Amino acid sequence: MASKTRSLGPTQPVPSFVSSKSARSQTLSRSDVCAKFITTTADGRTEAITLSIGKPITIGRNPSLWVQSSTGGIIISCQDLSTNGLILNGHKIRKTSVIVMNGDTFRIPASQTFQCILKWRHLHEKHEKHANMFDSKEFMQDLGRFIITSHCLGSGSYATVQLALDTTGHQQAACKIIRRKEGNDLRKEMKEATLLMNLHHPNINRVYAVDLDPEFLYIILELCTGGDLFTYITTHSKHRLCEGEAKYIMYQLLKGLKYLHDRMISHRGKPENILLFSPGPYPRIQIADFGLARPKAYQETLHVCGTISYLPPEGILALEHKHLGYVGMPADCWSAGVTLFAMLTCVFCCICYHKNHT
Ligand SMILES: Nc1ncnc2c1ncn2[C@@H]1O[C@H](COP(=O)(O)OP(=O)(O)OP(=O)(O)O)[C@@H](O)[C@H]1O
Repeated sequence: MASKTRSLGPTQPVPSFVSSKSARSQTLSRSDVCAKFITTTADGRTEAITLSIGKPITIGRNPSLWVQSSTGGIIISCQDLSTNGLILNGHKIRKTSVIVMNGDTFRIPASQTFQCILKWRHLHEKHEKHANMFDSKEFMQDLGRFIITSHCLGSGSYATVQLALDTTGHQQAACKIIRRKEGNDLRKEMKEATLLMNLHHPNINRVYAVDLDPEFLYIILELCTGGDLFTYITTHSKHRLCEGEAKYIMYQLLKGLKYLHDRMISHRGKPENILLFSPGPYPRIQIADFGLARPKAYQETLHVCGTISYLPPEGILALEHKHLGYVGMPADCWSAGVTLFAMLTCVFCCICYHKNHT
């Protein structure tokens, strides 16, 4: 765990929150061009390589470019598979995956330089300002060793997640920004961060640092550049995963859940909260979003939460009968089973819950 970052001054700009509903209504089709990568050839001509959702491309000496459309917009990531690495905005990256923003340039050593022009800027950038990787002039917010950029990676009901840069570790990160409510108990607000800070597992999204100011709580997380599992399944060319890939993802999911359950923590998540560490087939996955996670999860709870489609029968019963409870850890196993079903069939159970008509 990194040392605690310094607090922000109240006068610093803060991001406006994006409604997940409005982001969801802007759906792109698989053939839509999301970005162009412009390069100048040896004879002085400019050429553009176009990139659309679900059709990754490999250019030059092996950097692969991927696009995922997620509920919060589009992520364009570049995965370096080469032996020499590539230069992103003047900084060398090697054997890793980074998120590419509008105006970024990347150079393949002894080959071409490409500039990224995003086609759907409103889906990439929810805010006016744009920040280049490691370009300190254009940062949006300074949080100790981290710079929070204006690039929105996604948003949910409670938080907006922005791309962040770790200026000492020279890597990208994700910053989850949660609006604080007046009069809220600080211990309650810090629940997700506190839970995550003590977890260290390759299949669990890691926390680097936590900070707060009077308005926001900031959780700096390990960056996942491959989007979420729900998007991965629904945009898959075969509309479902093959058994081998589903098995590999399920194995990692169960390993992560076992780690949590050994510590008596339940996640109460769904495929949208399972992130792909980097893009591509047979991805490494990470369990993320611990907003609904619960410690002492062997105890029955009367407080039902989570998405109904992933709740076990006893959870749905508990919704209707307030005196009934359910236990978090078996509920995680049930929702992992629903996730496996979704991976193999691309069918997402949609249960409409109406009080008095279950
Ligand atoms: N570590 C990460 N790396 C990359 N993107 C991330 C990361 N964490 C979150 N995101 C993106 O941000 C989105 C919102 O994050 P998250 O689900 O944690 O917010 P939330 O408000 O708690 O969501 P919910 O509505 O499910 O409670 C995710 O769906 C994902 O697209």
